[in-house]
Amino acid sequence: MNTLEVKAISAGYDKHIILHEVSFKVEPGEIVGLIGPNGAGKTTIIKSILGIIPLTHGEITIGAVNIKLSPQQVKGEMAYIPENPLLYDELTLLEHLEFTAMSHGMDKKIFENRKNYLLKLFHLEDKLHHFPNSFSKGMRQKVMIMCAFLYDPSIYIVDEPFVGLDPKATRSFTTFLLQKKEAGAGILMCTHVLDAAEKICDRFIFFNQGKVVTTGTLRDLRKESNLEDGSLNDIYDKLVEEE
Ligand SMILES: Nc1ncnc2c1ncn2[C@@H]1O[C@H](COP(=O)(O)OP(=O)(O)OP(=O)(O)O)[C@@H](O)[C@H]1O
Repeated sequence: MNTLEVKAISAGYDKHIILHEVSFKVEPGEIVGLIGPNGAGKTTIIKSILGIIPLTHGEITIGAVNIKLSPQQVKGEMAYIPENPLLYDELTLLEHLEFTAMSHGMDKKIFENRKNYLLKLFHLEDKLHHFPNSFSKGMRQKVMIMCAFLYDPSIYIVDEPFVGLDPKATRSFTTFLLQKKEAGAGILMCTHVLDAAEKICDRFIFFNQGKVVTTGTLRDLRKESNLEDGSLNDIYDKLVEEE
């Protein structure tokens, strides 16, 4: 498993720079919460990591590999779970899973076992041959999550996972994420649901106006904010909103 390293990146849209020399790391075996107000630039960071928008400064690496120089090589190292599910209308649920397994060169037996486990976990066994246009938003989200959990990337990028899933699916999702973390994956999670983030994340990056405000564990941030028993919400209000 490899470290994701964002090194002094600047990026934006056309000539408008949104990210200003942003640096942080996600180490193997940790869940890092990327937290910030609307418009702070969190999605822009995700797009930079996924190689969707070009960097005007800095670089992003996974292990020793620069994502810009070897985009194919890093593809198998990353899984992205977006806030808004993107599925192929013409592929069934089974075909989505098979397509993911094929593009990551998965062993057939491992694929079968994981597929069956995930279908049961997310209660979608009876939808295997259905097309996404008959799925609810939560069901579509579950398909994306199942695709991401099929294989073993070094890094998971998860955008707003606590919105749209029912309580049982949220629990299953959290359990699986913790298993992946135990297995050594690094997870970068963008969310506005701070009480959930407080429970699941090992470390936080507070982000505002295209810059890292501060980073640390809950303990570090409590110290920094002088809120000894403060919740992540309290600390965020003090360190970010007061800027
Ligand atoms: N495609 C685009 N073209 C031009 N500007 C954009 C584009 N996408 C985002 N922006 C601008 O970039 C800034 C950061 O947006 P971004 O979507 O990264 O914020 P965010 O932190 O993800 O916000 P939210 O929490 O609302 O999802 C905003 O000022 C936004 O207007």
